[in-house]
Amino acid sequence: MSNVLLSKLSSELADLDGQVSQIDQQISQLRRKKAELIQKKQALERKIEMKTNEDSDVVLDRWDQDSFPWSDEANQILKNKFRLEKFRPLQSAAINAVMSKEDAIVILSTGGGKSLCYQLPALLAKGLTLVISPLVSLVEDQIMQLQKLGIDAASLNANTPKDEAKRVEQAITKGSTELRLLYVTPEKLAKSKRMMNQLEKSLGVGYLKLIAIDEVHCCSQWGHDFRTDYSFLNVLKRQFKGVPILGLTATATSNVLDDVKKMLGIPVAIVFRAGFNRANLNYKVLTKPGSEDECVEKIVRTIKRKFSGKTGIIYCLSRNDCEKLAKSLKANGIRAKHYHAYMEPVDRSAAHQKWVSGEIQVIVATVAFGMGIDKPDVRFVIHHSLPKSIENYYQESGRAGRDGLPATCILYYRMSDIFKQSSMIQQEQTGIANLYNMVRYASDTVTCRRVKLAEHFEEAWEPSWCQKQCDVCEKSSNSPGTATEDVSKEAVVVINIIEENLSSAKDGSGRITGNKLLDLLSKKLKGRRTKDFCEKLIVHLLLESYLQEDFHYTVYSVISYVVVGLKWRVYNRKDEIPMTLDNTKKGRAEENNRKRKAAVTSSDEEVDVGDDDDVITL
Ligand SMILES: Nc1ncnc2c1ncn2[C@@H]1O[C@H](COP(=O)(O)OP(=O)(O)OP(=O)(O)O)[C@@H](O)[C@H]1O
Repeated sequence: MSNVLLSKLSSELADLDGQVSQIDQQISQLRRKKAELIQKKQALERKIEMKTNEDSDVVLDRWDQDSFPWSDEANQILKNKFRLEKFRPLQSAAINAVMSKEDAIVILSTGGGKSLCYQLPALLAKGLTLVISPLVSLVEDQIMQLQKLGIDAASLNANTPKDEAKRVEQAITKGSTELRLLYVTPEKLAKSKRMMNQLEKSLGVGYLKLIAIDEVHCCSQWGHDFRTDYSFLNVLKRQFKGVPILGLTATATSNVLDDVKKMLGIPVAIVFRAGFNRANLNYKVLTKPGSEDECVEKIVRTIKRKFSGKTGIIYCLSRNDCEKLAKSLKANGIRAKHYHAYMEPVDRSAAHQKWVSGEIQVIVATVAFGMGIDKPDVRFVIHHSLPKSIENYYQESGRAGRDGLPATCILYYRMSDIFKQSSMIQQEQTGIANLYNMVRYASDTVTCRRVKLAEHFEEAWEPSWCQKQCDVCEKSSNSPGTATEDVSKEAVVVINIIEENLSSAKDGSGRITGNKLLDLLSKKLKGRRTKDFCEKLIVHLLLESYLQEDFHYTVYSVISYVVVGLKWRVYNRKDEIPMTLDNTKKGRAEENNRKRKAAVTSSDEEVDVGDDDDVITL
């Protein structure tokens, strides 16, 4: 290549670098502007939510006071009964609101201390608090804790011994006992007319004081976790007039919130919402290795190097995955145990207890290991597979660091997991939309993880507030930047592969799965594009609706095929299809050099070099 040509190309490259960095600046300006607008929008929404023209801070201040008639007693109960020093954010405001007979909804992150918002008023109001909670195991845990504190609490469910059921029935209808909290599942309420009658009697004798609904987002059809039994709860406000309702959840977007209020008939409920951010959590998304053996190797290495002797949770998609991974960890000298819904209840409970006591270091679980996990010192949560929604991810990863000390949340992501998950959730009302939002989070390698979470939870957020506590921000100071490429030509190749396969077999057997598509595409683009690029491209086209999934049902399973999407049908072949890549080719080479040097020169900073974008510096 001549010097003239070389210098011409170099100057073109410099020019393009300049343009890219200008765009980066514009993006960060727009992000700042967006954050400002979201903040304004939130302030307005909260005014509307609170039916007032005051700012949410003003309303919160009003409720978060020490001057209510019950304030001294509330503080005493906090210290003497619950043995806690002071209220956490929102707790005292929520307690004051329900004690003033207002309906309220508390949105407080996992581990934020929602239970106290109804347990303390239960003692203060000297009557009965009905707690509606979705899981019997969770209820049993809470009752055990309360009884240890000398608080009379009970539950009514299918397993309740007859004597106890009789005692509870008498207590709630006569109102002359010390029973303060009665836990029931929504199913129990929906099915038992007798129970509803007794509660009416309880109201008649002035004993029923408060109704608390845990995991209240399950009322909403638009939430990630709609449960039909929650639909029955719409009768509560009508049937128990004058009894305040307190809804509690860790996650609710404004749509879900509106739906919940409407469904429960509490349109003017005061909403107390804490920020989504868990400052002590470090979020990382790492490329999941293609082979399971490699994946296990990586997890073992990470646990041994970074979390030696520290407690953790690994979430897997299936019981089979849990059992296999737990076995492999044990074979590698890590004290691990599996946990899933198909285990005998005694075995499940034993696994949980051993993990709580520290006998087991790592619990390898499905989502059955969920609500009510209250171990404060979990130092890491690893997702071996893609969760089904951002809400799920937020809650599951949120089980790390409940003590407020630093903890790490690692998500292993690769395209093939999308199809495993989508086949499982395709029949849920907003299942695919929720999953694709999760994929947007996982596959985005250029946006701060907290910015993505904030966008999802409709909160304002500045990347700089992350304090480099996510893989993207950590990387950004020395990263080669972003590049947007037009991938329309490659998209044509993808569509051709799908159509050629389909037309080659008239009986419809030419449909292809996402993984097969990836294989064929990598072969077609060999030498020009990496497999990693092909994977990113398929995911991009799926998220942008140029492709879509098509589900087929067999006796044993649901299969996801990838077909041409709606957007491709109206696509003008001259338009560009832009796709953002996390760095340029040149940049990648520099980045790899940097990593190699760092690995050689720094002996105490552990750098674990795997795939290009699979670096973990904890
Ligand atoms: N004011 C407080 N001071 C100190 N610790 C508290 C306080 N309030 C609650 N806690 C503790 O915080 C932990 C989490 O509380 P809780 O179980 O109520 O959380 P949660 O918000 O219901 O979480 P999840 O969404 O996971 O159910 C418990 O161990 C509880 O004892």
